[in-house]
Amino acid sequence: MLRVANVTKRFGGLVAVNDASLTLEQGRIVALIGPNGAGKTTLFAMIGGFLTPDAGSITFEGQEIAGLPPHAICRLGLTRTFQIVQPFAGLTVLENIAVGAHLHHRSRADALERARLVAEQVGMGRMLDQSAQSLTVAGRKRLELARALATEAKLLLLDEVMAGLIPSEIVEIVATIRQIRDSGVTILLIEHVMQAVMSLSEEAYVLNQGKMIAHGTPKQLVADPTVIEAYLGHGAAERLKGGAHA
Ligand SMILES: Nc1ncnc2c1ncn2[C@@H]1O[C@H](COP(=O)(O)OP(=O)(O)OP(=O)(O)O)[C@@H](O)[C@H]1O
Repeated sequence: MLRVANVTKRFGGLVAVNDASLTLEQGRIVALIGPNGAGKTTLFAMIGGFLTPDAGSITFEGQEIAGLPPHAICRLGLTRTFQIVQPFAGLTVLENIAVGAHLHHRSRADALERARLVAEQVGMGRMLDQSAQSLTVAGRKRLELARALATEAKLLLLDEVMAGLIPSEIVEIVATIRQIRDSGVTILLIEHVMQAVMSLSEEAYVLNQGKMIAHGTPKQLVADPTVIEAYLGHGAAERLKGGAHA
């Protein structure tokens, strides 16, 4: 469904993403993990059309999308969410979701109808008339998810939808994400909450200092010395092994 091949992005002298590749099959939930500053958000920005890669190719359902503007990519069925959620403060929950629905629905009535369906899907059915401004962090995260889904996305890129949530809210949003996948939407997610990565994703890619350093099941990756060292520093895998023997 999505193929990122040898993509590079430089900011001045800094290589934020360095020759990174990944492939995503339809119907999967795949995680993109890595320490702070690894280049995850930059990679998402390139896939979503918010940044143009300096090198490499990105194809979505066989079509080259690198360098296309976000609205064109969104129209093809690929939508991203943002780490920092900014709802339209003066609008209700329903109206906010309808903004996403307007991508494919010209009439307000159709957009609102689509928004209602999506709100139910993400568990916001009872908050439709509430002001978006009054939502809690968890509510805002759900709203962000709903707005993206309302665009009729086939592939959703979720950027840290669990950041700032308490454990019970994480359990709820994990269930919602699983339901979204079961409804036919493929998901690529950036996530620091490892418990969620472990329970949600069938495979994960690890980015470190711009380079894709590992790919496998989450279980394989947490035992991979290269991954452990990326998070905890050089020699950490060996030290942990020593600790385990002690
Ligand atoms: N617009 C920009 N201009 C200059 N440098 C940038 C820009 N955006 C990101 N960077 C730098 O690129 C590197 C990768 O940042 P990025 O935000 O992609 O990492 P990340 O893996 O998403 O990090 P986090 O987990 O902390 O969100 C960092 O060193 C960051 O400071």
